[in-house]
Amino acid sequence: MAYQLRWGIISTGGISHQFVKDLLIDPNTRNVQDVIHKITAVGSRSIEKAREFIDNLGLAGDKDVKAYGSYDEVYNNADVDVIYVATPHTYHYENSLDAIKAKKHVLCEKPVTSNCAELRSLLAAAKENGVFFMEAMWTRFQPSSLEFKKISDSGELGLPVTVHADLSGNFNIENIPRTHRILDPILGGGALLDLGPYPLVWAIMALYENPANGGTKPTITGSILKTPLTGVDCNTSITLNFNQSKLAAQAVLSCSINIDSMNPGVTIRYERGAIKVASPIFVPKSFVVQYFDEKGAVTKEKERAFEYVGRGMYFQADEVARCIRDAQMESSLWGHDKSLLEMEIFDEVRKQGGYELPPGVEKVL
Ligand SMILES: NC(=O)C1=CN([C@@H]2O[C@H](COP(=O)(O)OP(=O)(O)OC[C@H]3O[C@@H](n4cnc5c(N)ncnc54)[C@H](OP(=O)(O)O)[C@@H]3O)[C@@H](O)[C@H]2O)C=CC1
Ligand SMILES: O=C1OC[C@@H](O)[C@H](O)[C@H]1O
Repeated sequence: MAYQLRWGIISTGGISHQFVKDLLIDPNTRNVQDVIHKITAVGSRSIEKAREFIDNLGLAGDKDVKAYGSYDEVYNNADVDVIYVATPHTYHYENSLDAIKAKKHVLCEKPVTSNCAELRSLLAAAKENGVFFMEAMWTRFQPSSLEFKKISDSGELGLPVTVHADLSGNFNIENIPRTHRILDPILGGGALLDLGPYPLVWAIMALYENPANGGTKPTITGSILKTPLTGVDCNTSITLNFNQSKLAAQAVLSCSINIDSMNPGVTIRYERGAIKVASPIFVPKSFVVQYFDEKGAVTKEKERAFEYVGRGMYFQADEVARCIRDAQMESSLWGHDKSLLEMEIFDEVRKQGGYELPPGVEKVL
């Protein structure tokens, strides 16, 4: 019989809606029979918004789904196994901590916290309370990523040499309110924390996770151009050097909030080929593998394409359900070490680029 995981949803914003919509899709459509998902509680700062959210998702007739005008009531609901945290970045720490203290498992949106110290504190609390914790790095669980990993790690193209990855978005920053989460430093605004996780996940998959790397951390160089509108980072670049005896490879990553991404969003060059990942890089539906001859000319090209129902946010939820069912405290695909590496890199890039969040916003320093 399928294992049922009962979800409490924290906040009623854009991504919560997308996530719940996906959770409601029959797992059989993606050939999954071992786990199923059920929404049992939705918490908002306003009870009206919680009710409207439930209504808009067609759940108003389901007596098992409770609407709450506070987040605490969701954490304290005995019919909730796991909390999905989808508030703005700088609230992830306090919302996740409250959930953990109520002994709930947690799936927390990216970026997992504002900084590495907050994440370390959360992981200690999760361990102490015996609960599962994962950053919602949904890209890592896409069928395209799983297939990419097989090819990348197999060695059929040789070792990876460079990763170029960009995720940008034109947020029309001149014309949106300064309080929008992408512009407001109080909400952790800017390109790095919002978009940075996605170019980085490709560097982590291709280089950090490569068997030849053996878990070695990279050296980090970062550069930030801030917008005078609010002082958040507008254009940010990161260079990561993975340099040890078995692997010498470099990732060049970038993200911007005032231009659109180009296609392909990611190119990974190997000793004997390349993989070009289609945009959007957070949920790519295809990639192209190129095989080179000795002179670097393309001898063969193969495309891999992937289709499924919905947006594909349920693949990470299936992983959460399996981990909780099997009493695992973290995922083997997107474990705590990778979120820690992400936050260490972002801390260092913010330090080098001189981007500090306003006093008091980072809860642990
Ligand atoms: N995985 C993905 O593809 C995506 C992930 N995200 C991540 O999800 C998080 C939320 O993003 P998104 O849904 O776009 O954001 P929204 O602004 O659409 O929603 C955030 C929600 O958080 C709640 N909230 C609590 N405190 C505040 C506050 N002080 N200001 C504003 N809202 C607050 C509100 O819900 P309420 O009023 O109900 O309490 C609000 O609706 C971000 O961290 C982002 O990085 C975002 C987009 C895509
Ligand atoms: O997670 C995300 O993915 C898509 C982007 O458009 C969005 O700003 C970001 O939060």
